[in-house]
Amino acid sequence: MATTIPTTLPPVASHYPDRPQFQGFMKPGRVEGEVQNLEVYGKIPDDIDGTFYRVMPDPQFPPFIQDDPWFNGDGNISAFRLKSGRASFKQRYVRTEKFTREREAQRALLGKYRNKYTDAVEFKVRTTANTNVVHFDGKLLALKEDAPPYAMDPDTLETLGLETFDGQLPSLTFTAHPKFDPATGEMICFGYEAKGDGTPDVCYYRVAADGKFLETVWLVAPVVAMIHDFAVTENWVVFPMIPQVCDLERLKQGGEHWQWSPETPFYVGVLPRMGAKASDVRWFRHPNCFPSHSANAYEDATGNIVFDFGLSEKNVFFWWPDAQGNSPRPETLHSQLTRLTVDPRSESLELTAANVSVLQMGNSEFYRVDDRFATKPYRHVYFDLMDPALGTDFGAIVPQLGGGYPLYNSLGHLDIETKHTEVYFPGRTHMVQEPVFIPRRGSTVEGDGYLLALVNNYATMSSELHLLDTKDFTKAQAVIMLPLRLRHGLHGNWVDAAEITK
Ligand SMILES: C=Cc1ccc(O)c(OC)c1
Ligand SMILES: [Fe+2]
Repeated sequence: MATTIPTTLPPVASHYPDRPQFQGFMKPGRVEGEVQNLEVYGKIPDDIDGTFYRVMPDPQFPPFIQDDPWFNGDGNISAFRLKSGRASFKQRYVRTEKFTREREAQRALLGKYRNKYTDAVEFKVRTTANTNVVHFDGKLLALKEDAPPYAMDPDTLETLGLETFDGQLPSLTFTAHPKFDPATGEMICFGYEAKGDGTPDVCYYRVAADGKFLETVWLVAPVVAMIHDFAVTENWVVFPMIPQVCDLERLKQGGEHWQWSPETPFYVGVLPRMGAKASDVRWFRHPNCFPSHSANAYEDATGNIVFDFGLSEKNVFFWWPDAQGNSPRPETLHSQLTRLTVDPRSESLELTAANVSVLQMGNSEFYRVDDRFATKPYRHVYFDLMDPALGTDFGAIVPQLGGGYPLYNSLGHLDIETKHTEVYFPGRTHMVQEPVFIPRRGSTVEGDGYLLALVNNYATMSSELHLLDTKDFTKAQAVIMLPLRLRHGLHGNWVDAAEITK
């Protein structure tokens, strides 16, 4: 790519900023390469044959924005291949336009998180592709909600390029949390700020398993706010809006993309999943709060939408304060697995305490289900949990923590039917990242299988994979050692070997 680098560029340091989000466990690792035959303590069951893909923000160069939030690093994809009781590891950066041009220039060129007015050069697409990685139609898609996906080869992790679905993609943006219909493989997606920064337009689209676009519906949201995750049932889609709002004028003045808005309600958009018109969308309103990740959603016998997700009273993205600069202290944040029940035909658009119930009281995040039950009635949910009573050695961890969030010391499993929670505690100097569920080969029973999660060990300052059998949740079947430290990441998915070869 031919790049013209202006002669005057903002100065950059030759090391990362002395800020928590760049230090300790959060010091960028920037490794590309592979390690065969990772050390295994315990046993990886023989029936496991597939790859766990995940992504972390991992800034290739020190930024010229001193307090850049950790959400703004280049997407670096890890692939853990588990087969015949062995594990191997590969890692490669997504070759985004940003990554490639910065590599060529040998320095940071991109400015603030989602603010193009702060860039040192003009980018066509400025995404970092750092939030999720999914497998679709034979490719990996590296996702961030500000741009189209980047496609990658699932085996080599080579970047194939920006994915426009042969020109069918109608939106400038693509969610980091597409949903998949377990029966048909259909991918259900949306983009917000879909006509560019500061636009209230939301573009909803469904893509058949073979990559053909089935329908597109353009909506207008009541505010320009973050729609990070969403939910799908057999007949409905649900758009929870985080009351973090965007203002184009603030962007032009070099400000933050997001500002916490205590006066904005928690809007919940509800749209028929198939055959909707723009005017069919209904924006329900609930008093201000912070919806985090979705667990699952379905319709009950009366046709109500049942939507399970994390809910916090306070602003989880504390690094984007309100207009007065107020933010909660991170250690006071508490998200709970919450059930919102909405009658999509109700006359009133007001949601009250009667629509909401807490499913799990603990401080939790990164909910996962047995994806064969996505969009359907389900019973089992897995998540990261923070329970200080479990015995974490905070004195050892805190100096190396880097940023203070997210901070979960255990994995939980809630049986929604019995209301019982089981907990796996990985160790006193450990914190967990998002788990993935792996079905047991040959079993169709919901939740029968394994849970796999990347774990940060602050005593060794390296990473480990912990593998649990859901029949024996409280102990690890295998602990797989990595000879390096992988920074805190966001999301990933398990891809069975049979899916890759088909
Ligand atoms: C958890 C969410 C989240 C939301 C927006 C982002 O840009 C992001 O980047 C890593 C992460
Ligand atoms: Fe997310």
